[in-house]
Amino acid sequence: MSQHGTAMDSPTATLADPRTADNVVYDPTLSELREFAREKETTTEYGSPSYVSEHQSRNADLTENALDAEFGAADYAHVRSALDAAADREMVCLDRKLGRHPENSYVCRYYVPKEFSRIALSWAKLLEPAPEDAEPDFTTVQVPDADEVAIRVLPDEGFTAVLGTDYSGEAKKSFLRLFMLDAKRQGGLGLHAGTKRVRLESDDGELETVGQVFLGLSGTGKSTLTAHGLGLEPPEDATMLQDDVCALRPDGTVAGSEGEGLYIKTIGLGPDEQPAMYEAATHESAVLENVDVAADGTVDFDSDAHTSNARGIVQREHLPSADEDIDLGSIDQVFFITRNPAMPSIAKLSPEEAAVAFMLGESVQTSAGDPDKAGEAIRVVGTNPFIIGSEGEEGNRFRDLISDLDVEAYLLNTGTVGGRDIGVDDTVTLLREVSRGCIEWADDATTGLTVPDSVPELDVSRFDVADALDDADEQLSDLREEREEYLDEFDDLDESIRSAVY
Ligand SMILES: Nc1ncnc2c1ncn2[C@@H]1O[C@H](COP(=O)(O)OP(=O)(O)O)[C@@H](O)[C@H]1O
Ligand SMILES: C=C(OP(=O)(O)O)C(=O)O
Repeated sequence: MSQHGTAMDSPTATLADPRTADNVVYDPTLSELREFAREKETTTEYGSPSYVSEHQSRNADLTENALDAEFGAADYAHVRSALDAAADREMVCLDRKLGRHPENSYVCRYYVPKEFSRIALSWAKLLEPAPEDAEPDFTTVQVPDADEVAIRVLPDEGFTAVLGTDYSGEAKKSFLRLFMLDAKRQGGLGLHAGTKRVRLESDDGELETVGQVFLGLSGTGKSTLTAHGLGLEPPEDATMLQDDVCALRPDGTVAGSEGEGLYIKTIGLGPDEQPAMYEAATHESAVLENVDVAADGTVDFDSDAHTSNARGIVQREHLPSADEDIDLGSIDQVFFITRNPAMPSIAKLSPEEAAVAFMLGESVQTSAGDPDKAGEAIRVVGTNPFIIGSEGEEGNRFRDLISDLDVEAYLLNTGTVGGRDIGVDDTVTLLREVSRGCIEWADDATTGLTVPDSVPELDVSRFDVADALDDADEQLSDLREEREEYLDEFDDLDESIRSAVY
């Protein structure tokens, strides 16, 4: 710490080389990590390890970064205590590679006390091996048994201290947060979004690619829709490239982040609704966290005995819907998933309206988020709780990018219109026909949005907002007012976006 007690030398420079440090087991194998964590494992009926953690979700409210908050002595003391642990305690340290695109690829170094090797195991299974002898771009030190919960991010140093929590999502997101910031610094934008590549046969028999990006809050259908094959028959297909975080580049490429695994929610996972995900989660290569697993290894994905935020790390190679690629060559369409019952099943958005959708990041809380708040309206800019820097500027950047790149933008309601349920099959039909460009659009006087007039193989009139809601005009006018007030919070947001509120 400096003499003023408010700054510090580059934290990573103070860390010893983990390859030679006496207190560090450097780059252990996955089986060694599992062995180190043996005592905490319940082996499932599939042969995979399962663990229960003390903290079972992220501590967003105890997370601060040094660009958006002015760090004081207490913040630097947290950083220092993480560094001290890395220097003194018996640690494991691993390097992994985040992202494959040459401009969006980072060596990530993770330290955790050896007794918490299970967290390192989960994290390591998400990412690809790092090139040998590479120096880290980002470093995280996690000390789960620290007295106080605190996550402190030094973005310019690429350093994160995770204290007092043993949730492995904190390790994962510590690196993704910095991945997204760097995408923004390169003139693009980091997105909390899934990507999908759809290949369709054109009239002349050529295969044409449609690149899709899905943004949506937890539990609204991002994974379901990103991974769905859309009922296409070969040579046509639809595959998932990335399910959580990606980098939209100014040239329209969407760079993926996690090359090896997915951190999925497992509550209610079953072979009928999500066969591909179920197959991957019941493979011996998966790691289960906070899933109800009996002493004899019997797994109950329906039980929320530990938490409804039960998780699994599943391997892409065992997930039939996952493509080998994680980078999408070009973004053609972006979808904002919502569950607002006053919104149509799908609407086509102008770039300004798309930026409004981005800023609203609007949905209804599902039980996969905070079970106590299920049903309440929630708004998170970009559906991304990991933004560093001005949120309004992200909205402006988003509008500029999709306008420059000529991206089609859509709002997708995966809940109900009024009380009328929009099923997975309905949404999949809409997605398939949007990909093919086979939907006829018309202006809707009630919502002011551009909605389908006709969709092949779907009676879309069922989702007419005016028809489905008793008091559509009143509800929409209240909603608009509420949204306007919310957008007023963002000083940096362009007026043209503010006035495109729907
Ligand atoms: N129209 C719909 N589109 C997508 N998912 C839907 C729809 N209707 C119901 N669902 C259900 O909602 C849940 C969405 O979960 P998931 O895809 O894991 O969400 P996320 O990835 O956004 O956290 C799934 O159980 C899915 O079956
Ligand atoms: C790891 C997390 O992110 P996500 O829900 O996007 O998987 C989390 O928020 O706990």
